[in-house]
Amino acid sequence: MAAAGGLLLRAAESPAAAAPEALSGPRRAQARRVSSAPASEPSAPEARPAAPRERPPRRWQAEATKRKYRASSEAPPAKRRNAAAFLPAKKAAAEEAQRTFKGKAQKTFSPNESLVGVSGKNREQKPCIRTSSLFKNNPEIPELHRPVVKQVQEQVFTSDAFHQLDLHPHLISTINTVLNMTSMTSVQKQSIPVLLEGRDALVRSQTGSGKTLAYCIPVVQSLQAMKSKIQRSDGPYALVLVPTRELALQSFNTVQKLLKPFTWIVPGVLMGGERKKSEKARLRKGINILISTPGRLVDHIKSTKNIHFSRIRWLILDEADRILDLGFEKDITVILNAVNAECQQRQNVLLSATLTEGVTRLADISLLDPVRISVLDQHHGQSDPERGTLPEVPPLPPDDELDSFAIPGSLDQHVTLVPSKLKLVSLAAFILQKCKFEKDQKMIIFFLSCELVEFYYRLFLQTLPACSGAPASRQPPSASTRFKFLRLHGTMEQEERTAVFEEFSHSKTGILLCTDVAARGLDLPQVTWIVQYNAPSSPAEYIHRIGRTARIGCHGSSLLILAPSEAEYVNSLASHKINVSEIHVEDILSVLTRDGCLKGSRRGPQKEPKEMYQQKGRETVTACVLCPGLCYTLHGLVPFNPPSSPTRNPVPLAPRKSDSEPRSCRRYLKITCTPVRGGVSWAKKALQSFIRAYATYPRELKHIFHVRSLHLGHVAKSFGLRDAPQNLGVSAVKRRKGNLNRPDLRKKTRGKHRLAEILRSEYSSGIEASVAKVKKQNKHAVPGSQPRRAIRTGRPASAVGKQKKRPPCNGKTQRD
Ligand SMILES: Nc1ncnc2c1ncn2[C@@H]1O[C@H](COP(=O)(O)OP(=O)(O)OP(=O)(O)O)[C@@H](O)[C@H]1O
Repeated sequence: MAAAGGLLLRAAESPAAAAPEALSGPRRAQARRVSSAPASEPSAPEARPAAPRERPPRRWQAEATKRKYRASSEAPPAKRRNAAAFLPAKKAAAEEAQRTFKGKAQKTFSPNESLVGVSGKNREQKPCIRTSSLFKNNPEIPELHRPVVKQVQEQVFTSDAFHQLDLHPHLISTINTVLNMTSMTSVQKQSIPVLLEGRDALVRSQTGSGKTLAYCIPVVQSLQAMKSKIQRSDGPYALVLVPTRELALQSFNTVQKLLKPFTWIVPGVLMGGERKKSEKARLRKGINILISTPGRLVDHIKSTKNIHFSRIRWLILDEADRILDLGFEKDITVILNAVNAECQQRQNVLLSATLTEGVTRLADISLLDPVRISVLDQHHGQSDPERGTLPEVPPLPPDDELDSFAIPGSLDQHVTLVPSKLKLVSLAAFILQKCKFEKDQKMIIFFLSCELVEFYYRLFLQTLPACSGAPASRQPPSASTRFKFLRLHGTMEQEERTAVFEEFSHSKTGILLCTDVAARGLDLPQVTWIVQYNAPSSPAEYIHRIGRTARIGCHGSSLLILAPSEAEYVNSLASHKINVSEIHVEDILSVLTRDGCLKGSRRGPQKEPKEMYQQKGRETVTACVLCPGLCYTLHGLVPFNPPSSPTRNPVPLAPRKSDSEPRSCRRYLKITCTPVRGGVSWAKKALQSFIRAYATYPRELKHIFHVRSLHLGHVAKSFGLRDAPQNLGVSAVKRRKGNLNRPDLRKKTRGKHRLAEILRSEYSSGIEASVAKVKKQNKHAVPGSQPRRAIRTGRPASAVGKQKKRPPCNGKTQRD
């Protein structure tokens, strides 16, 4: 069954490919220059809304182009110091291109056509201004002609109160007083009566719409009302499966609150990371509502004698599309086999914001006469509690409706196209813009892999807080909370993961760097921005990532950062009725010229021309990016070691006369932070991890995210490396796989299986080693002795799988 789930889910995602012609020809490079950004500097450090910028008229662009070409031939930039810099632009560009993978190299611009460069006029007037290499030879940014689609909307709240439902009065008062809720959300209004009638259900409603209570309330109501009072020793009556440990903990907390008046019903959570011995002890004593991640439950099924499912009345799969996906295939098969072997009669509930066609068809086969609840489509499957009628099972909604996802109406979605070289600095500038100049910002930033999270976390932790204007060690308390960096990913110790989750949940501000481990189900209050530094692997994951903000009617925003070569992803989103508006990279970078320190000290008593000042901003950016792990802040550059031994013996900083006096190693650069040791090796590791993860985008997105379209030299700069280290090609990464620390990546996996393995590592129970041992022991057991079964029917999964053919494994990915 699970196999079928994975299969069908993939089929549902395949239409993502969209018409490439929607992206039209090149945008003229000069239209995107920083010099054309804000005409006047803001005098106060106020928040400037990152709104789409008006474009200068075309005639102006033509004029500017002429001026630029004339100026560049007459007055070369002063930065051309080393031999390489003296190479003619074309030759330099060709050399850059040679460093890309074999195959289709990205088109690059010569320095004169630099994306975000010094305007021709400025060069004429100020030939001494240096232009950072970060702003040169960048690929052309395409004009983003995104198709405007009508987004699917849902109404979050209803006017109906919980007391209108037929619930135990103590349960109602707990909802009102402990949870502080009075009126139901739309999904709760539709689901609770249906589930109380004993029906199987498929529930789909937007992120943050209250699906957890939609299943928890009926479970608690039904269990407390059982004629023979539940005993702890009876074991589980309800089994709730969720994909991540944090979500397990969160659901457990909700159930625990609802159970306050019903003390004889015992909830429990199994989530890995905890000592197995203590979980075993709790299982032995008895858990009536069991919440678990699939991996951990499988481990207990295989190794704990005291676990049994003979009294199961409820099986709930929260984030069902994720759980039935390939990553959990084996685990879910083991669990369903174990449950079906002991009990056949129960209610099954599947919930998600992205129940795709695949999962719905799977449910059609495996659930008994299920009710499909979709808030989108309120007349479908709606019960009428007053008349006491059960809803009719509605026909399947049309495919395009199933593949388009509802997005909270109060969520503003943005996309920005950023050349790889400028990606790091753009992210830093965005964080600075939000957290320095705006109040009460709480941000989640998603990355492709654990290593990327670690790298950017350490980097930002050591550098960005220094940008609050005070020396790093003497941050005012407000600055330290605004720039509070946290990280969450699958290879962290569980204790730390839980602590981070709790801390970020209860904090009003802060920046959480994470992998997709935080994408599903987590209810982190007051998150204002979701940033996707790397694009997600599917539109469904996009929905879940952005769904961490704008929850339960609150306002929120999201920013997706794409490389120019990835612009077509916007069309892929549009095919799922997802609308994004564009923010220009210059608008993000312009914050650096608004920075108080730059303003106060750089321009000095004799005011420099504004252009010079802006250019310094760009150079400051350059400094921050080009010296990995040693010395960067957005304000300046610390002297660093010669390239031969860049990290081992950092040059000690010259003593300062006083704390308030900045050291300066260049005329206009300030020093505000201490060196970061080991930076280069982190950066290289993170870059390798990025390339590996980039190679695992699913086949249907390969035409957008292909490793061959990466310019390694440019990508390296987004990790603060001057150049791409040698032998960084995918084949080299594969060769070095034996040295990796992550056992899951050491396995020989192919194509989609490899992706699945990586995903599994993000959602893992933390006990792979012991599972692997059990696997080894069972290796010679009779294969298929326990046939795979569907959720309810007990039909072998192989039979279910015949509904749709599994697409062939993508061998290409592995070759890359
Ligand atoms: N009836 C209600 N009134 C007010 N707040 C509610 C109500 N129901 C749920 N909430 C709150 O809404 C928030 C989101 O709920 P929940 O996490 O269940 O959403 P969800 O639909 O499961 O989201 P996701 O799809 O991301 O998992 C929670 O903080 C919850 O306490």
